[in-house]
Parts: sequence; structure tokens; C-alpha cells
Amino acid sequence: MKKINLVLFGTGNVGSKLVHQVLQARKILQEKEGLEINIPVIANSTIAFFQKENQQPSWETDLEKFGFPYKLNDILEYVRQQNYENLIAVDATASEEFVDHYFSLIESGFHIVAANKVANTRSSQFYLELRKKLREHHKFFFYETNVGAGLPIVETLRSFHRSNERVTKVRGVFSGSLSYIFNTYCAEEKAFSEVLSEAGVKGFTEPDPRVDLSGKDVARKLLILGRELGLEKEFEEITIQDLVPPHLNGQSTLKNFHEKKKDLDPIFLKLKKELKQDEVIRHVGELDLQTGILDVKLVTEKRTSALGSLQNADSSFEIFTESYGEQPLVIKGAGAGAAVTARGVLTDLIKLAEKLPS
Ligand SMILES: NC(=O)c1ccc[n+]([C@@H]2O[C@H](COP(=O)([O-])OP(=O)(O)OC[C@H]3O[C@@H](n4cnc5c(N)ncnc54)[C@H](O)[C@@H]3O)[C@@H](O)[C@H]2O)c1
Ligand SMILES: N[C@@H](CCO)C(=O)O
Repeated sequence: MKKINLVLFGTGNVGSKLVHQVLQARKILQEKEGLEINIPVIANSTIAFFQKENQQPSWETDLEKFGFPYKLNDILEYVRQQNYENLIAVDATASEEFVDHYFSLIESGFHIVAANKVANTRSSQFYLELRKKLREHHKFFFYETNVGAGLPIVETLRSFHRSNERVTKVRGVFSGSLSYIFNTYCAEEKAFSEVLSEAGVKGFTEPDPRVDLSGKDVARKLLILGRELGLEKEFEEITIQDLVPPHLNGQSTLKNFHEKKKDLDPIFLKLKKELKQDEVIRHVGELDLQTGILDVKLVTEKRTSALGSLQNADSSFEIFTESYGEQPLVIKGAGAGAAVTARGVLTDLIKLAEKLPS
């Protein structure tokens, strides 16, 4: 039986769903894949819970009851003492700071699976140094859920790139949360702030929804895909339409944003009123590999068009390549949500495990 040992960082929407899915799939993975997944450490931003044996269904209560404040070194020391094999750090945070730990984790023997997009969207220098560090320590880094949640976008583009298929453009609705927000807002008579709150409750938005509304989350996705295809770009080079008014932006607190989010209502109501009857608002990203332009913006679409008819939190990625010609390959489906994202992380874990020794 091959064993992998996870240290899970982040127990929010994605992290907690992942533990549930691992517990549910544990028996079948052992029987069918010959794979045992253990989660000896579960941590969030404040506390960590250490458990030598298999994770129990009571893990959430255990974390609350027995978890204690920790430093990364406590975890590194613990896994060293326990001599765990096939260690994988799962980054289910949205944290900029946590990414600073990646190098220490790799040096301490961890592979990394990340839903967090930050590591892939820092400077090109960081991007390359991280990959150098991984190579030096023979470690793997999987991050399919960085783009399109559980949809196979990164893998598809990487396969095209490896087989020398020239990708010319990727266009579509890259954000599951903004898809939900504009699909709902254009279809229902609700205030924009109300729809935004709903999207948060359903676990579609980033912990700070301004990361979505500012276009930053989609810009990150464009950069991740661009870099996957060999494009050398920095985040600052992306053209982004920011939907957050200056008085609510990152300079003010998240609490202030939530208190004042009704200020968004007249802005979006004006946009809605300007639409023709057969039009809707959509939030699109476009990665043009021929011009090197990465663009994030709101557009109006015909209700009946491919993007105009999207539902719920669906994303849609139109991938234009040399062989596919005028008709793009389209990958469409839920682009946000805890269940699909956690399943994507679990799939990454299984793929990574295939590369590891028994
Ligand atoms: N929710 C989705 O649909 C979705 C889809 C694809 C990718 N993602 C990505 O998954 C990640 C998690 O999203 P979420 O919706 O679960 O967020 P969330 O806010 O529900 O959970 C974040 C968790 O990270 C923990 N955390 C924050 N900083 C930490 C640190 N320094 N160390 C350890 N833990 C820390 C928090 O305590 C919390 O438990 C984000 O990076 C997001 O972009 C989310
Ligand atoms: N806010 C993100 C969640 C997935 O990263 C999105 O809408 O796509």
C-alpha cells in the first residue's frame, strides 16, 4: 500500500470539504488505487491539530478542542520526528504570507498541492526560483485548481504546449464567482450587493470578494495560463478593469467594504439599465498569445451567445489553437465552489501520489 501524508493548511470552504472527501474516499482509494491518504496535521491561520493515526470524522471538533497556536517550525519538527514518508503540503489558503513558507516546506521534504494562486503569480523571478528549488529537491508542485476550480484547464494547456500545439488565444469567463454574480444580477431583480453576499455565502467568492471584483483573481488566472504556455509576463502588465470604487478598495478594511457594499448598487444598476433587452453583462478574461496582451474586463453579450447563456457559477474557457482553427476547444462547467475545487485538489493528490514511491 502506498501512503501519502498530508499537512493541510486552510480549513475554510475548500480545505474542510477536502478532508470530508478524503475521509469518504479513503476505503475505495485503498482498495482500487492501493493508496492510503493520511492527514496527520490540519492547520488554519491560528491553530493546528496533530494526529498520529488516521484522521477521524470528528476532525473539526478535534481541531477546535485540541488545536493550539503554532509556528511552521512546530509542524516541520513534528513531521521530522514522526519520520513521515511522502509528505505533501496542501495550500488551501488564499494567503500571500503562507507562500513565503514554500521554500522551507520544500527543503523539509514536502511536495506541494495548492488551490492558492499566489505562488504562481508573484514575480517571474520568484516563479523560476520556486521551480529551481523544486527540481533541486526532487519535489512536485500541482495546482490544477488555480484556474477553473475542478475543470482541467492547466493540464489541457500544458499538454498542448508540451506537444508543440500552438495556442493562440484563451478567452472566456474565468471567474466562477463573477459568473454567478453577473448571471444572477442580470436575470433577477436583486440589488448587486445582495447578489454579492449570496455568492459569498455559497462559497464562490475569494475570502475578500474585492479580489474578485477588482479583476485581480481573473488576472492571476490569465498570468498562470500564460506562464504555463511560456509567456514571460508580470502581473503589472495585465490590463484590468477594476470594479471596486476607490473608497472601498484594498486601502480600506474588508469590514468597511462589507458595511458599505450597498455603494456598489447604483453603479451596477446604471450598467444594467443601459443594456438592450437581449443583452447581459459578463466578466471576461482574454489571453492573446500572439500580441502578448492579457485583458480583464466587463462586456455586454447577447443573451443567446455562448457566454451570455452561462448559468450559475459556470466558467467557460475557449481555447484557440493552430489545429483547432476557427472553432475553439471549449471547456465549460462550475468554475467555483467548495466541492468541485476540493475534488480537483484530491485529483491532484492522486496524480502526485502516482509519481511517488510505495
Ligand atoms: N472557493 C472556491 O470556489 C475556490 C476555487 C478554486 C480555488 N480556490 C482557492 O482556494 C483557496 C481557499 O479558498 P476558500 O474559499 O476555501 O477560502 P476560505 O476563506 O474559506 O478559507 C481559507 C482558510 O485558510 C486559512 N488560512 C489563512 N491564512 C493562513 C495561513 N497563513 N496559514 C494557514 N492557514 C491559513 C484560514 O484560516 C481559512 O481556514 C483560495 O486560495 C482560493 O483562491 C477557491
Ligand atoms: N473566486 C474564484 C474562486 C476560484 O478560484 C473564482 O471565481 O473563480
